[in-house]
Amino acid sequence: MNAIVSPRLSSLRVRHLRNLRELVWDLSGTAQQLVISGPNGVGKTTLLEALYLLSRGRSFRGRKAGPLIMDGAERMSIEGRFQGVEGDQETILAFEWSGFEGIRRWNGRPVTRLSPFENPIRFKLVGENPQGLLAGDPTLRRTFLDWNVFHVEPQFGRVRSEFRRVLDQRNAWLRNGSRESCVWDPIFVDLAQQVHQARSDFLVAWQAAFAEAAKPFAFLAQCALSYSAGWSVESTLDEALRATRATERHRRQTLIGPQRADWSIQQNARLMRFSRGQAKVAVCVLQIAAEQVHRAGGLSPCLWLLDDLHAELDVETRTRIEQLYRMQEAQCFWTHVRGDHLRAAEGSSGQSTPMFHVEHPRTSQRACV
Ligand SMILES: Nc1ncnc2c1ncn2[C@@H]1O[C@H](COP(=O)(O)OP(=O)(O)OP(=O)(O)O)[C@@H](O)[C@H]1O
Repeated sequence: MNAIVSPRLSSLRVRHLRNLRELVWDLSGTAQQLVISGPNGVGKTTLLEALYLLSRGRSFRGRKAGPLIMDGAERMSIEGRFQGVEGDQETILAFEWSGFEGIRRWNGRPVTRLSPFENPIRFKLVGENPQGLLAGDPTLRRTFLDWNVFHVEPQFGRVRSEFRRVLDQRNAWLRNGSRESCVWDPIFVDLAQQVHQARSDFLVAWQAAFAEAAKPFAFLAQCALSYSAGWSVESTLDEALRATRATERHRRQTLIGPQRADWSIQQNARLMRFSRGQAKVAVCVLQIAAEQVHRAGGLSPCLWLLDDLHAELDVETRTRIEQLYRMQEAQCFWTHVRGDHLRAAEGSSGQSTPMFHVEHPRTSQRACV
C-alpha cells in the first residue's frame, strides 16, 4: 500500500472477550488522545487487548491470563472500523476466535499473516513489563529488536527464520559428536552476517532517534544505545567460530553468533540501572524512537496502546510523556484507574480529551463518553 495513510479507529465492537460481554464503542468525532478509565478489573486492559488482537491476531498477555473467550461462551469476536486507510472508504478489520481456530478478516476477506508493509493498521503497546525488557532475559531484547528491524527490512523475517533453521542444524551436528568439518558453517556465517547487518543498520537510526526523543528526561542525559553482535567483531565470525570450535565441541552447542546478540541503554559507557518509573519512561522513549525510524522508512503512523502508563510517574514526568505522545499525531488509547490526568493537562494545551469510561460487567456493556 503506497498512498500515505493515517489510520484512525472510528468504532469498535467486542463480544465475549474475557469479561467484555458486548461492548460497542463509537469514536466518531473524538480527539486523538482517548482515556479508558474505570475501576480495577473492569476490562480496560482487555479493551486494549481487543485492539491488539485485531492488529496481530494474537494476545500480548500470554497463557497465564487464561482463556480469551468469556467463561461459558463458545467464541469471541472483535470488529474495528477504521478511517484514513483507503481514501474515504471505511476499512473493517475483524477477528474471531473459537478456542481452536482464529480467523482475521480485512473488509470481509480472510487474511492470514499481514506484514507491516501490507497492513497499515499497526498498534503498538507500551506498558508491559518495562523492567523485564531492560534488565531481564536478553531473548526479550532480541525479540523486541528483531520485531522493529522487521518493520524497516521486509526480508528480515525470512532471513532470520533461515538463520534459526541453520542454527538448529549446526547445533544438532555438535550434539551428535561433530566429527567431520561442519558443512553448515558457510551458510551459517552468511545468514548471521545478514541478520547482524540489518540489526546494525537499524541500531544506527534508532540510536539517533533515541537521543532526540530522550531530551525531555534528565535521567536519560548522556545515555546511548549499545549493541553487541554476539561475537567479538574485532575478528570475522568465521575466525571467531574457528577459535571457539574446541569449546563448542565440548559444550555441544553453538556459542557465538547473532543468537547471542544483545542491546542495552548505557550511560557514560556503563549499564544504566532504572527504577520502575524510569524504566517505563525509557521504554516509551525507545518505542517512540523506533516508530520514528519506521515512519522514516515509509510506514504510516501506528496507533498507540498505553496501558496504565501514569502509575509510578511523578506529575512532571507524566506531563512530558503525554506531550511526547501528543506529538505523534496518532490515536492513543490510555488506560488508567482514574482518567483525570489527561483531562487536567488539556487545560493548558487547549486540546480536548474525551473521557471514556468502561462500566462494570453486567449483561451488556457500553464504553461511553
Ligand atoms: N475468560 C474469562 N471470562 C470471564 N472473565 C475473565 C476471563 N478472563 C479474564 N477475566 C476477567 O476479566 C477482568 C478484566 O481484567 P482487565 O485486566 O482487563 O481489567 P483492568 O480494568 O485492566 O484492571 P486493572 O485496573 O486492575 O489493571 C478480570 O477481572 C478477569 O478476572
